[in-house]
Amino acid sequence: MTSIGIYGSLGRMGQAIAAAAPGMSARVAGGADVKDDPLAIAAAADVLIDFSAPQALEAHLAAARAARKPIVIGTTGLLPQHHALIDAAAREIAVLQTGNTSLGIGLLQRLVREAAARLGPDWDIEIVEMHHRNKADAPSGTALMLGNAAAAGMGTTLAEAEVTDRAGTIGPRSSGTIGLASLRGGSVVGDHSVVFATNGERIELIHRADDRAIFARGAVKAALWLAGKPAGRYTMDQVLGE
Ligand SMILES: NC(=O)C1=CN([C@@H]2O[C@H](COP(=O)(O)OP(=O)(O)OC[C@H]3O[C@@H](n4cnc5c(N)ncnc54)[C@H](OP(=O)(O)O)[C@@H]3O)[C@@H](O)[C@H]2O)C=CC1
Ligand SMILES: O=C(O)C1=N[C@H](C(=O)O)C[C@H](O)C1
Repeated sequence: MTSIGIYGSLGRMGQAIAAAAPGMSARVAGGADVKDDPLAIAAAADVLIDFSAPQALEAHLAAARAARKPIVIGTTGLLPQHHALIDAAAREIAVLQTGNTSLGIGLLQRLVREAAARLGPDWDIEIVEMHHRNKADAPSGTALMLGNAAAAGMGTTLAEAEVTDRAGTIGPRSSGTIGLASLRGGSVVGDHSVVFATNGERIELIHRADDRAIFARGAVKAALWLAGKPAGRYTMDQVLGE
């Protein structure tokens, strides 16, 4: 049975992963005595899963490298310096980073990319996400993934196209941009809508997560897939079979 070490084990996702693991031929490594010790968690596990916070990533990656254990990173709000750390770690160990471990978002990314490519520049693209009141980062990691997919379909990058701050006298919408809007409230697990709008018609692609168990099962699936893989940076698409 594969033993999984969880970083962020007492959080919402950490608890959901611990609940999902036994039904998927996995067990959670370590006990309460190692919960604050990244190295002890890494030493006790076959594979690691991190759903914590960006500021903890460096220590968690260092522990994974020291123990030579693969790691799935679900933490969002990552900055370019965090991706540089992940790239460096992936030269020594297997690393899979994703802003969403659900099955549905993998498919939605492909649909968004294709729609953006086929519809062309007369269609405006807006992404709306809503999450629970305690979410730390905005836009969500998933909204950024969907934005990247839309930008790829448009033949550009999200860095070039994104608009996240609309307020005041903003004037007409610039063609070729991708708007991202974040709503926060209540206990919403995770809703994402991608709106394609042109004169007189509109297409909306929507994913709603009702239960964190979908993310937890995807994370455990990714961890079982990653265990034993050689060093490298892997994607959720690879886990789901392209
Ligand atoms: N990829 C995906 O599919 C999903 C990703 N996420 C992302 O996962 C992350 C966690 O989400 P969620 O479980 O809801 O958040 P929670 O706030 O419920 O849990 C975060 C956990 O991380 C720990 N933590 C926070 N800061 C640190 C730190 N500096 N060092 C060590 N541990 C720390 C917390 O411990 P303590 O309370 O003791 O500080 C807590 O146990 C977020 O980035 C979220 O966006 C969430 C859902 C799905
Ligand atoms: O913080 C959350 O809760 C979630 N975070 C991820 C994100 O930022 O996209 C995934 C999911 O939507 C829930």
